Amino acid sequence: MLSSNLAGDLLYVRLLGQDFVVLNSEKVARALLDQRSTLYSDRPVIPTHTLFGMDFSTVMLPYGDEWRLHRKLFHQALRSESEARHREVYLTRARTLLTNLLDAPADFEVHIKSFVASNVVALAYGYEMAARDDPMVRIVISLVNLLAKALSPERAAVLSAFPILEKLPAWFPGAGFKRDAAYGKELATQMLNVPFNWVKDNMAAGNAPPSMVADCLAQIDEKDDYDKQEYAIKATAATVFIAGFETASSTLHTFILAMLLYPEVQAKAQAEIDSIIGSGRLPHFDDRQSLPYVDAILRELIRWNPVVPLGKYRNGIPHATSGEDVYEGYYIPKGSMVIINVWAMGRDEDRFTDVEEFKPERFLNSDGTPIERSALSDNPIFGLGRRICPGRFASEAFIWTAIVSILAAFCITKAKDAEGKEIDVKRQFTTGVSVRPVDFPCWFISRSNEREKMIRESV
Ligand code: HEM
Repeated sequence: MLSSNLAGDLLYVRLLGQDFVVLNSEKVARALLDQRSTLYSDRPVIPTHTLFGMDFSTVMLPYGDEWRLHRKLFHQALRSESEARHREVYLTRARTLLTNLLDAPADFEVHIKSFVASNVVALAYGYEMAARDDPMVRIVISLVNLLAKALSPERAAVLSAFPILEKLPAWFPGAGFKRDAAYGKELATQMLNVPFNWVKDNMAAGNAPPSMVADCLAQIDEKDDYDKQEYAIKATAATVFIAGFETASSTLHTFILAMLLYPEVQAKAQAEIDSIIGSGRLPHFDDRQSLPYVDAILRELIRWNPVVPLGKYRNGIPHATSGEDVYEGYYIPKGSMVIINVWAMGRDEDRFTDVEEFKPERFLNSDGTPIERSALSDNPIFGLGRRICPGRFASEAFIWTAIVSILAAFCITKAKDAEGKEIDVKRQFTTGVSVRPVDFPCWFISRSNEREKMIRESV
């Protein structure tokens, strides 16, 4: 029997023959996923991912040697100490984002996605994206869109419960997903190989820009199986896009919505930025320590509307238990799906008041200094335990760069209709396990001619 406290912190449900454990409290989640990580680091088998050729992805690998090799490669390329070497890339991409917002502000969502895509392909392959309709990025975005449409959690659950459905021919009514799956497999193969071969060709020609693939290929262990290592490098690089694109894009989209709905927060952040950078330059990384309010916005953003409310973007990829366990007298079966409910954690009323309001001040002392000492990358939004997001340092850094740059350059205001009336915008998000704001219009008004000139000159 659960104690009344624990009952709220940890829920158990059995559905279609599957055990689910939902962790609503950070304390309990850490006690299980961090402190008992050997038991809680597996992933459930999700048949739809295999059908779509996505089983190469680190996110889906079972807890074992192949996954360990992936994590070693991620650690080599994306650990916190190596984050600083990518900062110039993030800043350059942020300037392009600002230029795009100056030129075509109504397409802000497209510009945000390009910004994120350009950062993740730079990280993984050192690849410089074309300004529009880049052929490599087109492959990946087609796959990401196909997966978003096709891989619903309900479909995965039904296929797990009734595996016979996988055997239906593609022409069978309702089995159209098999056609999508075949196309998904084709795109996944291209995604694994096309950018990877581009890096190898450049390495052979001696002009490969620094990247995860180039670094890892250069460090291949000659004594170990070459093909195994090469395939792992290919798979981890392809995972970077799949895992990083939508999560980071939705976070930035949510930021724009928050600034629109909370103009007083926007104004306060802009006053802080102006007081630190003056009018003669644009912000850069060295300013971060001096901008606690901007940091508090980032913390509030992931609390207020986490883009991965149930622990992982798209379909909620939970942890799975690789053995049975007992926690505080509560039995957790082997093979349970364990879901980190970060939505509930951000609404913990022992820690937060007015939980539906966007209030960065909740993370600051009355003198404006930060209350939270823990790094943002430790936030459970990035997962917990051994499966914690390896892209957390990189994404935190490039998301911060975009936020501070946008705030320095623009006022985000409500758009007006033909009669000059403000168009109302509501806090509305897409439903499902992966969330982003429902499309809304807004205006980006340049805050200073001087900064506008600097932006144009910097690209
Ligand atoms: C706002 C941005 C991001 C958020 C909120 C986010 C969040 C997450 C979460 C919640 C998980 C699951 C962790 C767990 O199971 O405990 C995860 C896994 C993962 N993320 Fe991220 N992520 C972001 C960006 C990125 C980026 C940019 C990359 C790549 C550079 C990345 C790479 C990965 C990978 C490879 C995994 C699988 C780890 C494993 O299963 O061992 N993520 N992420």
